[in-house]
Amino acid sequence: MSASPLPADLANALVEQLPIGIVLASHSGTRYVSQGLYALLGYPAKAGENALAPDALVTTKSWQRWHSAIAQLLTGESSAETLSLTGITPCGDLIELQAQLSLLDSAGETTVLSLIRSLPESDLDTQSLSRLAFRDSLTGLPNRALFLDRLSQSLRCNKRTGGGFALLCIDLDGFKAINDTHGHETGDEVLRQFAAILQNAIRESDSVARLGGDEFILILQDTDSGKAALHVAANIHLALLDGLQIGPLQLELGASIGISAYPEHGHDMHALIAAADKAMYDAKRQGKGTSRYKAMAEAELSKLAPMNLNWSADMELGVDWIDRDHRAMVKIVNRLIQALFSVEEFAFIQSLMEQFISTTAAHFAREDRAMDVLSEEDRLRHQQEHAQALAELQRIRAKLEASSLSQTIQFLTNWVREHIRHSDRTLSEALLQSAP
Ligand SMILES: Nc1nc2c(ncn2[C@@H]2O[C@H](COP(=O)(O)OP(=O)(O)OP(=O)(O)O)[C@@H](O)[C@H]2O)c(=O)[nH]1
Repeated sequence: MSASPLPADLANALVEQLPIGIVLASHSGTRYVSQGLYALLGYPAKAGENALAPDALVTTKSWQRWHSAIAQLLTGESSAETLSLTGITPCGDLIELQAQLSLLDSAGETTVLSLIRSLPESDLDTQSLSRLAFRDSLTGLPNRALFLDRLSQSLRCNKRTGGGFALLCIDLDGFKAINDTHGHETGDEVLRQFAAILQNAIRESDSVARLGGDEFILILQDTDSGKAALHVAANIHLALLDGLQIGPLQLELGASIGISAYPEHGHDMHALIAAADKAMYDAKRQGKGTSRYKAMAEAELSKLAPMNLNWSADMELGVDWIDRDHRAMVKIVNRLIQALFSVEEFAFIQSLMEQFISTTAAHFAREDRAMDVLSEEDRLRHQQEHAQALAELQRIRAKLEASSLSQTIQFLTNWVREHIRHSDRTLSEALLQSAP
């Protein structure tokens, strides 16, 4: 039987389904990347124009070796080559690949064919070694080396596509005290749980890494403005608001976040990291637990008057559950005060306000059930105060976007102080007197 050439559409379909990666490159750059390469690395079907280029699918070092081997074949310095490459999966895991490069003459243009396959099982030891070199052993997150590689890839990709991305530099607040008070093992578990919070806060195409100690960094892809980055930062703050449960311990944990964006705040790795780092230190200095989008001028920072609702001894009323409720309310007001001094997303401020209202409503409901100890007159007055306060808080929430945040906070601060010092003092005293 004489062999006739495969029809072009059948050949295309076959090539796309082969369980190996095929890349064609010529003097004019990469001409073709097969679906097989994306499938090897675990990417969903490539999305036309948006598909990642080969240099974003392997580590920077691998790309440098691959690129120069292609150049040598194109200039005739060699005619075939076998290379080891390290591929990157969408989750940031590294896979060892082998590429066989050879020359093709396609339609009169010299072309380099790279056939790429994953290494056989017997080479898995090398894979786990390279995984160790790029992973933080405590959290399993990418380490500084892999982060720098990803950042350099993001820069290359976005320079080519004209897109933008953001860096979030994150440092835990008061982490040393957790180690000192509860021990290093508890500290380690805090770091692991925080790593999981960060992983939950980002999309598959984003990256998270632990730089060392209590310092983490995120790369968020496809961010046209700081808005998406602020949204992710707000979600991290929200996830921390309830504290962490480490065995029997309930620990409070805050983080300071600095954000920089490409291309607004720099065109190279150094400038972008420095801007996010400076913004993070500014967030720390202004009171911790906040986010800051790019660095702020010193003069601007010094204008921010320190202000918060300090929990003082005279706010303790002696009834455990009432004091606990009040502390929770004070904590949310302080979080709103921090939000005032940083560039937080409105949605985050709104969710803090919702949380303040539901915490206050739950506190009122508990007090309503304990008011038997009051005289009829005091009970009516206290219940009326609750109804008025809830109506006022709902009114503030409804017009939150249009109002001045500083005035809203001033109102909440004064109201919480008055509430604790007057009406709840009377109720607490009556409860303490009636206690057996
Ligand atoms: N448990 C644990 N602790 C670590 C690890 N690596 C670093 N540390 C500790 O993390 C702490 C980090 O120090 P700082 O950043 O100054 O601590 P901080 O209390 O968060 O300070 P602020 O950022 O100013 O709030 C140090 O006490 C280190 O010993 C680790 O892998 N596990």
